[in-house]
Amino acid sequence: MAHSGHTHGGAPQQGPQPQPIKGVANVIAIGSGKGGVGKTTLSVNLAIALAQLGHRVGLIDADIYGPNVPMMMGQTRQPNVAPDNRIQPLESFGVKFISVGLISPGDKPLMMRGPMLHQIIRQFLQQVEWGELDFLVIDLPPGTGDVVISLVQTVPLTGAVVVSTGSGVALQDARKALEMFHQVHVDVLGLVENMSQMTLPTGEVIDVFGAGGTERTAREYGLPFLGGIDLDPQIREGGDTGKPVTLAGPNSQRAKAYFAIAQKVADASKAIAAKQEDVFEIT
Ligand SMILES: Nc1ncnc2c1ncn2[C@@H]1O[C@H](COP(=O)(O)OP(=O)(O)OP(=O)(O)O)[C@@H](O)[C@H]1O
Repeated sequence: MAHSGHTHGGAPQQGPQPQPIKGVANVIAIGSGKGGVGKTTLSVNLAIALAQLGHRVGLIDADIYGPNVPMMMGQTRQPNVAPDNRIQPLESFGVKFISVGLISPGDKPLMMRGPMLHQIIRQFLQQVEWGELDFLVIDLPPGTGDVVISLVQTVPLTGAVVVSTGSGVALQDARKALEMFHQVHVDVLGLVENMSQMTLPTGEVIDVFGAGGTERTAREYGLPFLGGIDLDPQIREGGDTGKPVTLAGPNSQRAKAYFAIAQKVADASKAIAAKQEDVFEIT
């Protein structure tokens, strides 16, 4: 494959180039167009599944509007900050994590303007003692906006995962998220459909939000469909009690779908890394 320059491709960038975080191999952003579709639930369960598959994993909660990662990871204490301003991430279930919710715990909203937000995103990436990580998963706020811009200006992303329900309105907003990642030259590793269908205690399966819509959208965009997650009260309970369902391991029926998605994300990241190595060898 011919390659003319020394960049990773994409449009020429202005200002400082994003710098990789030392020791961190892959940075994966989890986005959605619409709020409340299960982005945080996916981020947390994906991080735990990757850790259970033997990877070293970190998780950044950058959802400034609803920083729910600490509750779902079962720890809400403030992180320790060393005298040299390095921040110690919290750790649950083998996953290191940090959250905007830990800066302003409790019920107060975190109200921030662009520059402060940019500063926090940079701190979370560069000032936290992540150590060696195979994956750093980032739970984005819903929608399109400042956090993503700060992120792509600070570090090169391996790729993004977009989560949606199958409903028309959620998919309409998911398309905007896909367009946003395209504009900032972030590869979308694939789409996930959350709350696809529900199995009643009688065994009857009902379609709640229009199962199949996300897969059709993925096909429309020529992107991989990474899988669907059932609407399942135990998944909600796992989040609310700080015991996500993936803790039950890859053989658990209700965690299976998360593990399959984690494996696909790991495989896609590996393929991207191999492609980049090729480029470096040629240039
Ligand atoms: N598959 C599922 N089955 C049952 N409940 C779910 C499922 N996925 C998410 N939920 C629940 O739906 C609610 C919203 O999920 P979550 O907080 O993950 O959404 P979100 O997209 O991150 O929201 P936002 O970004 O707007 O804060 C939570 O109570 C969560 O426990």
